Amino acid sequence: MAGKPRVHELAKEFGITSKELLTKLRDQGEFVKSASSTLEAPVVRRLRESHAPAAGGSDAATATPGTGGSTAPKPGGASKPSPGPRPGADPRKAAPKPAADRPTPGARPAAPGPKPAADRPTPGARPAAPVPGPAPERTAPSAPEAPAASRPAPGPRPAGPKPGPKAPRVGNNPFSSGTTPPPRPQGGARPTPGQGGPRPGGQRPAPGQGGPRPAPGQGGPRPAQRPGAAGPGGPRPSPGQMPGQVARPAAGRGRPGGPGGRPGGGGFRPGGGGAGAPAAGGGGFRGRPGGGGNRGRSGAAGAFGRPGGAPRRGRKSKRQKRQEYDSMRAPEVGGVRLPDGRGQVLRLAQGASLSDFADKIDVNPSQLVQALFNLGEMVTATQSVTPETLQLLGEEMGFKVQVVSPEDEDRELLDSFDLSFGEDEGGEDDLEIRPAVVTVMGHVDHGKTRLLDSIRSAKVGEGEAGGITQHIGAYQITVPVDEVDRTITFIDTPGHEAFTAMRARGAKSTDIAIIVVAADDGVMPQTVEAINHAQAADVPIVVAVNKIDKEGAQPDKIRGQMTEYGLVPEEYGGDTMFVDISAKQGLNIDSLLEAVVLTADASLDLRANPDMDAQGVAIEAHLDRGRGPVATVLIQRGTLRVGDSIVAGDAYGRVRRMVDEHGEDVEEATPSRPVQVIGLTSVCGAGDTLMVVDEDRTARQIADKRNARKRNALAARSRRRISLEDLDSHLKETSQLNLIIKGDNAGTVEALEEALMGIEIDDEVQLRVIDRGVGAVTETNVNLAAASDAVIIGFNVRAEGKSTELANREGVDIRYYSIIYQAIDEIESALKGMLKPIYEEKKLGQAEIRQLFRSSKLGNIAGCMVLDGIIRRNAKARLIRDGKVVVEEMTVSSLRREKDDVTEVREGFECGLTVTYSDIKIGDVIETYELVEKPRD
Ligand SMILES: Nc1nc2c(ncn2[C@@H]2O[C@H](COP(=O)(O)OP(=O)(O)OP(=O)(O)O)[C@@H](O)[C@H]2O)c(=O)[nH]1
Repeated sequence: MAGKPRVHELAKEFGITSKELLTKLRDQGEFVKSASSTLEAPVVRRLRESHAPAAGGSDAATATPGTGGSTAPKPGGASKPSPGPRPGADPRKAAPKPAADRPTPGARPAAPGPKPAADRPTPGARPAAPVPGPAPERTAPSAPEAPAASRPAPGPRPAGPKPGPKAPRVGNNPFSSGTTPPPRPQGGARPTPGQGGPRPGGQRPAPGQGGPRPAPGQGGPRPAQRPGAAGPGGPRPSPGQMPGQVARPAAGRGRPGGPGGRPGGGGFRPGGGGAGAPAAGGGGFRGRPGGGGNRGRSGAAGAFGRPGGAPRRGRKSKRQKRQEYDSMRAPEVGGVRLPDGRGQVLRLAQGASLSDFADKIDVNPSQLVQALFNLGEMVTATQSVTPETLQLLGEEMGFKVQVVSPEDEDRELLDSFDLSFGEDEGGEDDLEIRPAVVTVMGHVDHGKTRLLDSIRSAKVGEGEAGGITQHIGAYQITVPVDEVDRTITFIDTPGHEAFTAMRARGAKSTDIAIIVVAADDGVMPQTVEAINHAQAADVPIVVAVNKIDKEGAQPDKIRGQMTEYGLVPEEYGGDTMFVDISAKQGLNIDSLLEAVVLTADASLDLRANPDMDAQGVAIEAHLDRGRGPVATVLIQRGTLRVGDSIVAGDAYGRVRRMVDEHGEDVEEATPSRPVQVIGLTSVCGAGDTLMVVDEDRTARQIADKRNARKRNALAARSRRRISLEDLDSHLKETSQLNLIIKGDNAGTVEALEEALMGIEIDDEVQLRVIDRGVGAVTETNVNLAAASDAVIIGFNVRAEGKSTELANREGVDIRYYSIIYQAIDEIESALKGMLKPIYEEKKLGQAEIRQLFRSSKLGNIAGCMVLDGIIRRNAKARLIRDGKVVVEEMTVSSLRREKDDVTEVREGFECGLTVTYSDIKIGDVIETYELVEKPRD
């Protein structure tokens, strides 16, 4: 049969049942599940060799079956080598010689002992007759003994000892296998012969065979080869060696004995045994040994435990052996046998799929899918999986999986184009001072927006041409400090969410953070978060104590509070500048700006090389109906010019136009300059890096690769993994809230998604963002929501056209927000509402059974005294007898006071009741309780 044959096919070929073959294979240590399992070539070869005899004549001798068959008792039997062995019984019968057989194990040894050589030669002889002593019991058990026996024998030849080791199950072990193949079956056979001979019945083929053929086969045919003949291996000591080796693995498994022991019997075992035996026999016995004769290469042969014999077809290449060995020690992950990583390091991109993983380790992806399924996660081969999953799966197989961060990956990508991002070209001399870039952060309603407006309008007030009319996400102003006009760039999208989203993508766009704290409110949770984010990014902080115009403003209290977070005011001896301002009244704004400049001067080296291809970061991007994709970019180094080929994240294009915050066209933008760039072919994301490249083609190629990567990463991120710590729970039903996020610009959408995915919820509930985008809520969005039971979140956008109507019709929930925290709060509550309720038990009362009445209608009625609390009809109850709970989860099915049905009876009163359990006794206590839903925190 072509390809990998299945167990049942081979069984048919050998004329035995699948079950028998399965047993045999398992005995040999092969990993086979069922009759339809496929078998690897080496195993098949081995099997065929062992069965060949039957068919083929020559070796037949060796081979039990055929020969034996004929000769011996039952041919049929022959085929089943294994049986043969088992036949242990037979052996006995064979009593006479059989005995010998059984003892085989021992026998052999014995035999050897005596005169190995001699024995061997004569398989038949060998039979152990001598040995018999050992025990007829053919089996494994004997194994142990066998060895012992062997040893003795060995005495003569080293081999003896080996025997012990040789475990029969050479099965997968390549090393042993070498040996094995022949040995097993054949081995068995051979040995058998001799024995077999003895056994008349040889009932079992094995024996029989052996018996009969002993002479024939082996000797005849190829003495040398097989043990038997070779046995004689006597001659060659090498055998002995091999054994040793072989032995080890196999040996381990008690089987050995078997083999050795039962010569013929060991149909299979035999094999194994054979193997072992040989060893033991020091080749002496075992036929293999004979091989010895042949093998000139005894050395090597020995090394692999394989009989010296000529390199028969069964011989395996080192590679095969290695593979077999590998497969034998391959880890089993969730029931699937996978390659052993042996600590090898694997690099996988974030968002990689099982298919990517499988490619790297050269296995079929479906194996990984199955393994992961068994480990508790259901994913398809092409679906992205989280880094944790990849690592866990890798660990199970012995691989060290390194999930390459997007930054590293991007660096590698740019490297491949001979590009790099983030470094100024040239030396110190090429660097020029650039303005500080500032982000305003703080708690909600503390005045961030108002402050940014104030700064902007202050400039308008100063009569700048046109004022700052455009809201492009960032603007620059100038402020005189020490009589020198200093420029500051403000990122005009307040909030640390966006700041963090950008930072998470490796875009350090901010040099200084202004943290706004309302003097009448104090340090609040988001103030602390803002501080943490700034400090984590190593960004110096200037504190704006706002709303000092308000009554109740306590600027000093704010200073005190802020010291707890490591921000010690200069006036207290620290190095953080605090400025009291009123954004509303425009008070001290200049002082604040001055503090920013001074802080920058004191702690930062703000320089960049303007003479290189521009690099920067996109602060926000959106799709403009008239102008197409528009991105506000903050140039970080180099100079961006109209006509440059650019790539920004996964968008690319050529700068067609640049506009500043005044709505004026600019031809070039230098470091720290924010400009709106028009000319990209798609909307990039906030925080995406922008860089100028030589040609459009390069830009497109980089963008395409990033695009593919982003899709994978998004897919992985949008699904929350079921906890792998809790492997059992994977199939448990999970609740999932699907969301579609639409926002007015990419930065907001991303920040919102980031924040939502950060909501801490139980693994019981999953939050999944199935789609996201910039712009109004469209009918497509509604349709998708309807199809996937999703809620649509519109942030600063509304539904367009007939979307609302469609949503109403389809029952799709569209929620609009303009404050990010409000959206997060609501979603969080929704998720908590979805959690399955937690119930806790509330005890109601206890009643003791004082009397029992029997009613043909109601069964046992308990006359009780309520000891404490109340007993309520239909309440849950448990039965306590002698202080032990006898039954849980009963129900009080009826309750009476005097002759009346009542709903409850209080402490100190008697009552009659029935419960949903009949075996109640006087003295039992019935405790009632109810389950109360516990609110989640
Ligand atoms: N009295 C007084 N009110 C102020 C001052 N600054 C801001 N406010 C008011 O405080 C409220 C919130 O100000 P915003 O600038 O919207 O606060 P925010 O921090 O941007 O709030 P979010 O955008 O919701 O995070 C508004 O009503 C402002 O008018 C100030 O200096 N004095």
